[in-house]
Amino acid sequence: MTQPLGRSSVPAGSLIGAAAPDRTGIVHLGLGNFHRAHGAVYTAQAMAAAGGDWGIRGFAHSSDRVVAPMRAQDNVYSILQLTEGGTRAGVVDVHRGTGVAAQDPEAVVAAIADPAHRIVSLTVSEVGYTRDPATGRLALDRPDVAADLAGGATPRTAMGMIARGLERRAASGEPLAVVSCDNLQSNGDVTRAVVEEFLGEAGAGDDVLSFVSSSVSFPNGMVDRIVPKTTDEHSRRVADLLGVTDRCPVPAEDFSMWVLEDDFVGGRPAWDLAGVTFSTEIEAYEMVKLRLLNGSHSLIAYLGILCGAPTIDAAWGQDFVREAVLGGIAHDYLPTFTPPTGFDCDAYVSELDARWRNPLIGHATTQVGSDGSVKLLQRIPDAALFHLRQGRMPHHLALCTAAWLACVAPPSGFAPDPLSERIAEPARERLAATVDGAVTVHDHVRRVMAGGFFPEALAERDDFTARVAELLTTITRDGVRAAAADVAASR
Ligand SMILES: NC(=O)c1ccc[n+]([C@@H]2O[C@H](COP(=O)([O-])OP(=O)(O)OC[C@H]3O[C@@H](n4cnc5c(N)ncnc54)[C@H](O)[C@@H]3O)[C@@H](O)[C@H]2O)c1
Ligand SMILES: O=P(O)(O)OC[C@@H](O)[C@@H](O)[C@H](O)[C@H](O)CO
Repeated sequence: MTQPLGRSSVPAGSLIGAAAPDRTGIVHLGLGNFHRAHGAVYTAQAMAAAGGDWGIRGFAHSSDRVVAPMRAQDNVYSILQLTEGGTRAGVVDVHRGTGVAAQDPEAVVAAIADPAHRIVSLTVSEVGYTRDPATGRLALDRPDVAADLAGGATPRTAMGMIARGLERRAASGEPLAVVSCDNLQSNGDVTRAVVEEFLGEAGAGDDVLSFVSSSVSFPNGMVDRIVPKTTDEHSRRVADLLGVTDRCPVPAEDFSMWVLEDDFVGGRPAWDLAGVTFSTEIEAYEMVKLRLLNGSHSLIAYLGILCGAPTIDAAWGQDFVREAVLGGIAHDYLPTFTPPTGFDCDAYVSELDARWRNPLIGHATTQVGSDGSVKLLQRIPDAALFHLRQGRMPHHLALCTAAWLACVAPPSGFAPDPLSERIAEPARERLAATVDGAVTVHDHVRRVMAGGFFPEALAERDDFTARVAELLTTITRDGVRAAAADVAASR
């Protein structure tokens, strides 16, 4: 029998970084696995290096799946580092108070307004920014956004909670940084734009708008660590390694990277002493990460799902997937950006191969493939338009779009692998309504492109629509390998 993990039963020598003091300096929205293996770990290590009142008050959005077990064990949990050279476990103890935003939105608004808090960090997923896919602006027609704009004190969306919290904080005038740790291009700028738009639409006064513009910063950043979902096997491994029962461990790879703009107006932990890179070249780092890793990840996931591969390493083990992804990196992604000064893209890509191959990670293709209607916006349109405007077809990006549609909005008569039913896709019903009655695969794709799922500039490109339709036809008629072979032959 192992004893339950708690603050009094942290195994000797297992603490990662330092335990936080009781005072909290950070509010985190989106208390899920990624934050617990990334921002929380850097914060524990920064406090070990330089101290500080940087305890974290964490809120999950709507479910108590993580919060309930964390509370039962004093908000302490373990990280299980899954490396082929030997799995290790360590304990993180930096959360001082956890809650569920949907159950108590007022607590979130009050925490953001509290002058003791100097940073709000976010891992609310791409969906949490409540943006219109075609315009990138706040989605005013979404019922939850409209309700938050009308509803005042008890917002339901993350952006509404931040806006209402800042509105209240304006009275104290205390500076605050809102740092997005989600996979969005210019994630800080996007957050500022959406929050300011919310405040404008909600009729916030000039005093509030001027406080947000002068005393709230939204640093941009690039985050990178592969963190899959937790399974019972992870808890068993922790029990073996640490001799305690952890009901909510976080599995993660060894690799971890965080690059930030140093714009924390209320101060910050000594993250620089914990391995965070502070840089003025964030956009370039974001391009590297969002295109080479995340864009390729989506392609691996959808090709994998269509051939019945449940995990990223299983998909990556298929020659046709590897060839399509490496071709996509070389032909469709690398030419679209200039890497940060001195950054070795070849080394990053080699490392990606090792990371995707790691059989211990067990990253579900359906997890990576979820929310494609929102995630692909970061991964396809800008890179595709870069090539289309130069008269070149980005075949791999068209393949990724076709494979996504084959999984979540298949043309009539085509049944994708049953794995595809496990993809969480918020636009599934809207996609189904859009393609209902389509007479050909080309008509099917044309309706999606014209249906507000992609920015207008890409939707207007009939050549891209036609190429996606060709590849979707091949997937439905001859299979996904044939579509990948067509792409390999076309470049
Ligand atoms: N897991 C990774 O490998 C990884 C790596 C880099 C970046 N990220 C970023 O972190 C995000 C979360 O990943 P995770 O692995 O922690 O997932 P998770 O499922 O463990 O947690 C997701 C969190 O997002 C919140 N959330 C979900 N939908 C929301 C919404 N509509 N509004 C507000 N909050 C919402 C949930 O409460 C939950 O706390 C990703 O979407 C991505 O942007 C993840
Ligand atoms: O987290 P998402 O949902 O934005 O995308 C899924 C994966 O591509 C992503 O989580 C990667 O594992 C991660 O971005 C690696 O740093």
